[in-house]
Amino acid sequence: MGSSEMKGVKLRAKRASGSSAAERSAYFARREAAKVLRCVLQGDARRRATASIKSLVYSPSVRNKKATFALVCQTLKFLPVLKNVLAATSLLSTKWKKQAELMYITAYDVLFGLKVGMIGSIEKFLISHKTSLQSALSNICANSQAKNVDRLVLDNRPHVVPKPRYVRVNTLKIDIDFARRELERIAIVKEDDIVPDILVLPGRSDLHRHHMVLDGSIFLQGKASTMVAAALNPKPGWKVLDACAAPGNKTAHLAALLKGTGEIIACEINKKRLECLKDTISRSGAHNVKILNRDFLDINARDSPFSQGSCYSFRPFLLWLWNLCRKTRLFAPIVLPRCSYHR
Ligand SMILES: C[S@@+](CC[C@H](N)C(=O)[O-])C[C@H]1O[C@@H](n2cnc3c(N)ncnc32)[C@H](O)[C@@H]1O
Repeated sequence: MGSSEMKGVKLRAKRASGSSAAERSAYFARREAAKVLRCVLQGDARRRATASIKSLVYSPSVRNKKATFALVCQTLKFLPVLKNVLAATSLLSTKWKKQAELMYITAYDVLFGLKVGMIGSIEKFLISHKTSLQSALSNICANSQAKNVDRLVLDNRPHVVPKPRYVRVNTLKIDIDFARRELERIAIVKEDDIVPDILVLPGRSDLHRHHMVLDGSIFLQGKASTMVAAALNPKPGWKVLDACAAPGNKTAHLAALLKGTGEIIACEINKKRLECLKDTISRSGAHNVKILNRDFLDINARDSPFSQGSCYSFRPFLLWLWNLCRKTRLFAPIVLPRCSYHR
């Protein structure tokens, strides 16, 4: 809403005779909520959200942030139902179509919101049709065999396909066929088409207490996380530095790919997370991981154990990157800089 439009809105609200402060505040909150809802729905339609609901609501132009936020969230929750109700009553005519978001917000308030007096033309229009809105809602409930509106809202939730559950088989302990047979007892299991040693299970499979997770035979790791060590593709005998290691999923993956050869230096700055890293490595059964509690940015590539007299085997670019990391401290989240070399 532009500033001149907003001025007009304020003027109309002031003119509304006998309106209380609460009514005026609710009137503005509905308009501010409609503006936010429009941004959210446009972002959804383009599959590219410009901002979160919170950041839209917390913009300085929104005055009644709490009420606006609540209205947007509630209207979004009820939106599929509200759309059906408005369609059944044919109230979203061309005249109001341009203000569809305000119609949704106001319809929510008329049907489910706080029972305070309402000012505004859209409000008056919808209140005058309140009985038909309510009977449309009852009919929709009856036709969907929903015993109440809450059930109807649940049934109308957009269908969200849960993300699959990815499992990395720790080949230091078991092989992929064994893991597959074990997991097929509880779910349908597929092999991943990109990353080796990864099994894919349905999204709702809860494996957190599974004995193979507890004993480190398998790791519950997101697919993106499993790609890092696979992309590095270390050859047996490599020495690899995992710069930011805890909780250690990629360190353990590296250890599996190195098949017990070579060495991994796992750096972790945070003492608490270091314990978690130690636990992961101990569960993984890897014996070639040296865990260091230190800031990897303070590491000098020429010092032992990082150099082992072979720092000149680092390619010049890596040495330059390494020094840049140390000087600028900009690269703390870098995982696995490839400071590995062939023996
Ligand atoms: C996103 S986690 C790493 C996840 C890990 N690579 C894995 O796959 O399980 C980032 C970790 O890096 C650590 N960290 C951040 N800056 C660091 C630094 N300069 N030196 C060492 N560790 C650092 C953090 O404490 C944190 O535990």
